[in-house]
Amino acid sequence: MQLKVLIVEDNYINMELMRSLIQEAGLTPICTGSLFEAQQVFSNSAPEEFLCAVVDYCIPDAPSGEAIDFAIESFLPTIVITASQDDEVRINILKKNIVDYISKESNQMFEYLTRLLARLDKNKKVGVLVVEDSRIQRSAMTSLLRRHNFITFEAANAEQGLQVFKEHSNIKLAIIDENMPGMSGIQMIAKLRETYNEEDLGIIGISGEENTGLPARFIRGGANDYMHKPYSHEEFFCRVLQNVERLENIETIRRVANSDFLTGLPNRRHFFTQVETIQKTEPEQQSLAIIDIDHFKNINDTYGHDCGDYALKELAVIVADYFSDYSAARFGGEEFCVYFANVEHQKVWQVMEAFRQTIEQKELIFEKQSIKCTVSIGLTSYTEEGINGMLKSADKHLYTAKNNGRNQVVTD
Ligand SMILES: Nc1nc2c(ncn2[C@@H]2O[C@H](COP(=O)(O)OP(=O)(O)OP(=O)(O)O)[C@@H](O)[C@H]2O)c(=O)[nH]1
Repeated sequence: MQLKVLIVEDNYINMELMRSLIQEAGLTPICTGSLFEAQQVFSNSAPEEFLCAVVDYCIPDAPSGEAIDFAIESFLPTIVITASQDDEVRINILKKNIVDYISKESNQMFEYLTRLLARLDKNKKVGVLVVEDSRIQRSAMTSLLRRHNFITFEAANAEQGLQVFKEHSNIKLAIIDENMPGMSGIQMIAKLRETYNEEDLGIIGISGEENTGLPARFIRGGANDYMHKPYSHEEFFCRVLQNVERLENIETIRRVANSDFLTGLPNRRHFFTQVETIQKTEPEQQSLAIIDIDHFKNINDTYGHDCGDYALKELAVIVADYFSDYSAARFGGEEFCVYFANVEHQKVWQVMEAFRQTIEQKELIFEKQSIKCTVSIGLTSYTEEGINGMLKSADKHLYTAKNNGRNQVVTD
């Protein structure tokens, strides 16, 4: 179901701009020009249908933020937009349980709104742990985080915090206070960094101590950022969002570096990393198969290179599906590779033979033309010389399969 965004705004131009950026974000804008209209529309809907509300601070029938109160009381994460530069208005807005406020004077308004909307959806999968011995301060932070749809966890001391980490794998960010009974925040960070590196977990250190050396101690000790108490809501959100986005950017770079650009399958480099990790567990049985499309050059020559690309992508979908329990990759060109750990060799042979038959029977349709193709497979369970020995052995069998007429599995 496409989530809705309730807009309450009387300015037509702003409304239209927001309508289009919300649509571009894959969401459904519900546009209302007054508080009355918003109440009417909302009374016929369920809050779960909405991702959030974007509300103008001042509209004719709600000149002092009354529409914000309505949205918050309706359990909608609420983003406020305002043309007011008045500091009192800003403080007034920030007192309310809003997600954030955006000034209409900034030409970055629409860009920031797009970013916020995307975050509200993504944050639903991001866990944030707050480790703070003061219950009031802990609750204040988790309540701010919940407004942004984060999954929140709390711990009253470092030992509890480490335990929460063991139980939840979705924690991407930890906010850790320095002064707690027992282990200090910096000591806890040192412990965490033994297991989680900076690419997998963001850490923000916090403290109310007037110690100018503390931020550097936190950062040197493995934190990514530092916040001094008391902090403003704006600073809190800026730092949290920046740290979460940093991790997501790393994740994107990692994904791009590890996958084949045409098919999206893991690439050769990632395949070796995966196999290396599995081999550390000393599997009792290992097998490796190289799959090569037969006469692929003919497909390119007969139907064109685009058709060749299409065939590779279609085959990659089948490879990903067939070998989802094992490690499969596009090795380059028209070659795929699959590694099996702790699977009986006879079972591996059956899986590869079934795969060969599936491809043989598959009909690919490219620009209304029917294309058939077959694959030759070299399969080995020879493990004497590690992964390179396995590849050499499988390649030798593949060569035999090609020489024996193709469309077959050849094994040890
Ligand atoms: N469309 C497309 N073609 C590719 C890609 N990578 C490699 N190829 C083509 O794959 C073909 C491989 O040809 P060959 O190595 O002669 O092998 P083959 O025609 O499959 O014949 P056999 O392997 O002997 O059955 C070449 O024409 C390459 O240009 C790609 O990403 N896209």
